[in-house]
Amino acid sequence: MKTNIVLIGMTGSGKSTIGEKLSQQLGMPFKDIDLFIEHTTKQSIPELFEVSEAHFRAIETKACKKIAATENHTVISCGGGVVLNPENIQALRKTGWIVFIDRPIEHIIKDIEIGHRPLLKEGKGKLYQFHEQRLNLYQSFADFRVDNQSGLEDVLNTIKNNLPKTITHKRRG
Ligand SMILES: Nc1ncnc2c1ncn2[C@@H]1O[C@H](COP(=O)(O)OP(=O)(O)O)[C@@H](O)[C@H]1O
Ligand SMILES: O=C(O)C1=C[C@@H](OP(=O)(O)O)[C@@H](O)[C@H](O)C1
Ligand SMILES: [Mg+2]
Repeated sequence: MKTNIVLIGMTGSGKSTIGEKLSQQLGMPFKDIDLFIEHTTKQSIPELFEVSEAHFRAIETKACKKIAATENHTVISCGGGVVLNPENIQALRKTGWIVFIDRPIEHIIKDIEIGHRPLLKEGKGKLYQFHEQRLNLYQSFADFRVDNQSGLEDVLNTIKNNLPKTITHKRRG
């Protein structure tokens, strides 16, 4: 059953920040897939990318499958590239409601930290390329899309006001 809330969207769109706040507000556990990967491999995301992007992606897929299969009533924040492998989404959507956090690139460019984001080390301009490659994927995999254009509180309220019954049921009962 779909009891998890799974946040997807561009790098810097707010998935980790929103996921943590949402989990606090809903009283649900929180799992950030990147943090889970860093914890289980005992290596940072940049260190994993230093081996190769393919190395990181293989670990990411294992993490998605594991988290999707073991978590319930959990808020899960994905990395921006989770949509690149359909296996990841296939696994996550079995147990989760997929929410696309849609934030304008111009907003992301203004505040994204590139230090722990190896794909942006050549510059933030890469964001435009990723957006072009990934926008359709985010849209097609999402059960729900939320605009992150104004404030984080608006985003949190919109998600909370649209939760499917499979997620609200246990919380209330
Ligand atoms: N609506 C917003 N208003 C202000 N800052 C935002 C908003 N959405 C995201 N941010 C900021 O953008 C940055 C990137 O957010 P983060 O949660 O790390 O994104 P992601 O996990 O999607 O890469 C953070 O500094 C976060 O506070
Ligand atoms: O967009 C991407 O491909 C990536 C996004 C990152 O997560 P955030 O979306 O939290 O930045 C992280 O998974 C890795 O650096 C790759
Ligand atoms: Mg994140």
